[in-house]
Amino acid sequence: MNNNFNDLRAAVVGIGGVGGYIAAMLCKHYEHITLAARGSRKESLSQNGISMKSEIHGSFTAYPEKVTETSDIGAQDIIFICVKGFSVEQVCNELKEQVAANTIIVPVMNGVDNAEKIRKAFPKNIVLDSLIYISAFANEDFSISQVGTIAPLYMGTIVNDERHNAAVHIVNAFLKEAGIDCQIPADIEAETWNKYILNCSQNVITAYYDCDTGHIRENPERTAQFETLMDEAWSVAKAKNINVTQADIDELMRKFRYVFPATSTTSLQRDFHDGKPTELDMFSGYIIKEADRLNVPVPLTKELYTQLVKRI
Ligand SMILES: NC(=O)C1=CN([C@@H]2O[C@H](COP(=O)(O)OP(=O)(O)OC[C@H]3O[C@@H](n4cnc5c(N)ncnc54)[C@H](OP(=O)(O)O)[C@@H]3O)[C@@H](O)[C@H]2O)C=CC1
Ligand SMILES: CC(C)(CO)C(=O)C(=O)O
Repeated sequence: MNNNFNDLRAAVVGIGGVGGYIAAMLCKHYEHITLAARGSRKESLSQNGISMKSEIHGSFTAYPEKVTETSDIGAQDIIFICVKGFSVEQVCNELKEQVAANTIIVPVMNGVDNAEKIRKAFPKNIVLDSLIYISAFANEDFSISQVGTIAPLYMGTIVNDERHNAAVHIVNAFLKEAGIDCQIPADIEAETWNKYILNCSQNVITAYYDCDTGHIRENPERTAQFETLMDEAWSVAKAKNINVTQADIDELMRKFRYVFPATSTTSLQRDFHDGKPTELDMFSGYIIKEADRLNVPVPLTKELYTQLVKRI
């Protein structure tokens, strides 16, 4: 691995909301950035560059070194995978011939088993663990919008060895130098589950009622369901010995009650609303699978999952 960041070669796979944000920031700062996209998105990005309207970083257009399909990105030092959960297997297949022995792979996605799936596909590579708190989306014209005043990316490794820990620090510095708020938490597994518990409650309840956070909050019955979903996902985390504490859950509840804007929606709600493929299986589906394996009751998660599946 070359430690001169200007010489590093990095690719972003999946130029939607999250990948688009990371790609725009990297392209603005570094020379050797490849974007993996397909169809008309690929054509537009190669002709026009990547445009972003960000409430943190302002509006700008930046230009990647190369825009190509995932199966053609070539040798890279770092690959960021920013697709929806249901695309991970396909992306891994497309990357098979592209990943070199020293390539570091960083999924930046929701969910708790994507890094594991990627580790299985690339057992010799360093695959880091990460998550991002952001609200970002790709527009019809393939430009990216990022809303809100913060977008922290948490990164770490559940594989605790020297190689992995060194890689965390390199990728962290690489992202920070490009202006991305990258932080290394003490326990990345707990941090990932923390957000996942929020996704398994807030995303699911907003999708179920097809409404924003304000409409859950102002309704005591829906708020109680939100809390039950949180408790069920937390029970699964505890059964898996993940260190999510009562204080973490209280903090999620505080954010839900007082911090998230009333108009905030979730990715699952938007995907259901728009009739797009969803990450329901990555949220409730995985919780149910693990709950059944570990004998943890999750009745509300199962009920809402069953109802939501009928809408697909
Ligand atoms: N958006 C957000 O604000 C947040 C999202 N997340 C999480 O981040 C992850 C990514 O979400 P998000 O960015 O919203 O997703 P999007 O749907 O906006 O973007 C995913 C992109 O991946 C592309 N893609 C899929 N398969 C391939 C492939 N084989 N090769 C190249 N490109 C591919 C899609 O392209 P195409 O259009 O061609 O299908 C699409 O542009 C998810 O896990 C999500 O839950 C987490 C926090 C917030
Ligand atoms: C914004 C947030 C945190 C909502 O739970 C999210 O991750 C999503 O929409 O997928």
